[in-house]
Amino acid sequence: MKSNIAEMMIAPSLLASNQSCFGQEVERAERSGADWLHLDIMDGHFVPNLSFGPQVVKAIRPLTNLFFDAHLMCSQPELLLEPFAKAGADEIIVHVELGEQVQCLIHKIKSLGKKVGLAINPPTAIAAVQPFIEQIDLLLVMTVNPGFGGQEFISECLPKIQQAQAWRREKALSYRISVDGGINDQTAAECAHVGADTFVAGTSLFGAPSLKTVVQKMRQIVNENQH
Ligand SMILES: O=C(CO)[C@@H](O)[C@H](O)COP(=O)(O)O
Repeated sequence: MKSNIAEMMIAPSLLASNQSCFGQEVERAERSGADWLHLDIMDGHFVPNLSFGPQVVKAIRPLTNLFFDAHLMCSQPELLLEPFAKAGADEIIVHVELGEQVQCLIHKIKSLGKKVGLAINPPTAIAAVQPFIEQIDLLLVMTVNPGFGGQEFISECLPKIQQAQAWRREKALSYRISVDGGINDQTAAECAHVGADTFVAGTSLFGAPSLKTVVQKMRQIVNENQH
């Protein structure tokens, strides 16, 4: 590992898999050499789409040792923290846009023994996450407006990654900087260049003929662009 650079994680997003056979897709993700599995949880209110719930997570948990990164795009995440923790999530990510609830949610996730992630949407200023950076394990910089896979990467989000990296270095913190939305080889390289170390990708990974080949290629390209 290069000095001062967090180990890279590649996290295929299950949302983009063939949902008629989640079990096989999870096993395919593990065989590809990916590090994590990203679980997009949508409630039809915080975002205008629905995905899947804790029952699905519980059903796939015994099939893999991949780290489960559960991203709650939900207006009332407090109702879901315990169900997702019990179902086998390793990390639970909530949105900074929830405002006053955020501190309480962070405490609750920690009390459940899970890693804490905080997500930020493209229109939200990076200053919103600053009060929490000493308490989190991961910052998820959304590089599309959440709700749907297959959208185009918003490059205006790159300065947020750069700021998160600057804070991490200045304060000697160790939170991961994850990017999510429109991530492919090229956009992963751009994000790695400014400090991202964790790469969530749906369409570019699950949509490829060989998941293993694209995971290997993304790993190589990120490695060449981290500094
Ligand atoms: O959270 C989300 C969407 O809300 C993402 O995880 C996407 O599902 C990533 O999909 P691609 O943009 O890579 O297709």
